[in-house]
Amino acid sequence: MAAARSCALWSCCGRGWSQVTPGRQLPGLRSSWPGDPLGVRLLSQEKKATETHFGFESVSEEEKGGKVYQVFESVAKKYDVMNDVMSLGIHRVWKDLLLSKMRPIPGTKLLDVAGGTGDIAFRFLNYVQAQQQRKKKRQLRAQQNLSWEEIAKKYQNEEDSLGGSHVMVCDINKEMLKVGKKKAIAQGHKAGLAWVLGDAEELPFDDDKFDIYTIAFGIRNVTHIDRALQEAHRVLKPGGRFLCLEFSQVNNPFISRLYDLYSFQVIPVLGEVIAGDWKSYQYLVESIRRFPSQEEFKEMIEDAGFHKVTYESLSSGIVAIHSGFKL
Ligand SMILES: COc1cc(O)cc(C/C=C(\C)CC/C=C(\C)CC/C=C(\C)CC/C=C(\C)CC/C=C(\C)CC/C=C(\C)CC/C=C(\C)CC/C=C(\C)CC/C=C(\C)CCC=C(C)C)c1O
Ligand SMILES: C[S@@+](CC[C@H](N)C(=O)[O-])C[C@H]1O[C@@H](n2cnc3c(N)ncnc32)[C@H](O)[C@@H]1O
Repeated sequence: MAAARSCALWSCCGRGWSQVTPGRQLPGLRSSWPGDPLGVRLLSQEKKATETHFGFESVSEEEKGGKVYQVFESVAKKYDVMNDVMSLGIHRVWKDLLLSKMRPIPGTKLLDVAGGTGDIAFRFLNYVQAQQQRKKKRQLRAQQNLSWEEIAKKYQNEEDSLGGSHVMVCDINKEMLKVGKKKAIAQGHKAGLAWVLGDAEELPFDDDKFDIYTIAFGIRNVTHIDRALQEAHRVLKPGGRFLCLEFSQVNNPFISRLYDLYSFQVIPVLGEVIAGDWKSYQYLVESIRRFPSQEEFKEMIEDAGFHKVTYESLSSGIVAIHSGFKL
C-alpha cells in the first residue's frame, strides 16, 4: 500500500524551520486565475513554492536530488578514507554508539536507509554474530555429550550464525552501493545482507516490514525530510524503532567557534587534496549548518507519528542520535 503522504514542506531560515505552502496543492488553484489561461503566473508561483536549498545555495526541489546524487557519485570511491581523515576516526565511535543504542536481538530485521558503503550494516552483522557466537558457546558448554560432528555443524551453519537477523541496505546512489558491496566481500559479509537501490522518500518496501530503521548521515541530504520520516514510519512494524545518527547543533560556544573554523577552513581543503573535490565537501559543511537542531528534529519525528522520541547529543552536539517508536 502506498504511504499517505503529507504535502507539508519545511523551509529553513538560518536555524529556524517553518512550514510553507506546499507546491503540490498549487495546481488545484489554476481555475481561480482568470485571464491567465496558460497558468504562467501560477507556474512562477509553483517554482517559488518548491524552492529548497542545497547547502547555502537556493535550488528548485527538482534540481536538489540530482545535485546530491552528483556529490555522492563523485566522492564514493574516497568516501571511507575521507571520513577517517576528516573525523580522525571519530565517526567510527559514533556509529558504534548507534549500535550500542540499538542493541539488536536475534531475528532483528533492519532497514538501513542511505546506507551508502555499508558501515551501519556491517556493524549490525558483527554485533548479532558476536551475540550468537556467545549464545552458541554457552549452549555447547552446557551440553556434555556432543559428538565433534554436532559441534562442527553448529559452527558451520552461516545463517544460524546470525540467529535469523537480516539487514537491507537501501541507498539512492549506485556508486555508493558498488563500493559497499566490494567492502562486504572484503570483510567476509554475505549472509543476512541485501542491497537495494531506492529513495528514502519513496521506499520500495511494503508496510510494517522492519523491526528497526536506521539512517546515518543520510537524512540531511533528502529533499523532503518529512516524507522520508513518514516512509520510515510506514515500513516499520508496530513496535518498531527509528534511529537516526546525524550532525546536529553544537551547544558549547567555545567548541562551536573551533568547529566552524575546522569545518569551513579545513574540511573543503581536505576534500580537494584527498578526493579532488572541494565543492562536495563545502556542500557537506553547509548542509550540516542547514539541518534542524536536536529539538526541532525531535518535533519533526513526532509529527511523522513516532512516539517516545528522545535524542542524545554526542561530542558536544556535533552529532546526535534520535530515537522513536512506531506504537
Ligand atoms: C559529501 O558529503 C559527505 C561526505 C563524507 O565523506 C561524509 C559525509 C557524512 C559524514 C560522516 C559519515 C561522518 C564523518 C565525517 C566527519 C566528522 C567530517 C565532518 C567534520 C566536521 C563537520 C568538523 C568536526 C570534526 C570532528 C568532530 C572531527 C575531529 C576533528 C578534530 C579533532 C580537529 C582536528 C584538527 C586539525 C586537523 C587542526 C586544524 C584545525 C583548525 C585550523 C581549526 C581548529 C579546530 C580545532 C582545534 C578542532 C575542532 C574540534 C572540535 C570542533 C571538537 C572535536 C571534539 C570531539 C569530537 C570530542 C558526507 O555527508
Ligand atoms: C553521508 S552518506 C552516509 C552513508 C552511511 N550511512 C554512513 O553512515 O557512512 C549519505 C548517503 O545518503 C544517500 N542518499 C542521499 N539522498 C538519498 C535519498 N533520497 N534516498 C536514499 N539515499 C539517499 C547518499 O547516496 C549517500 O550514500
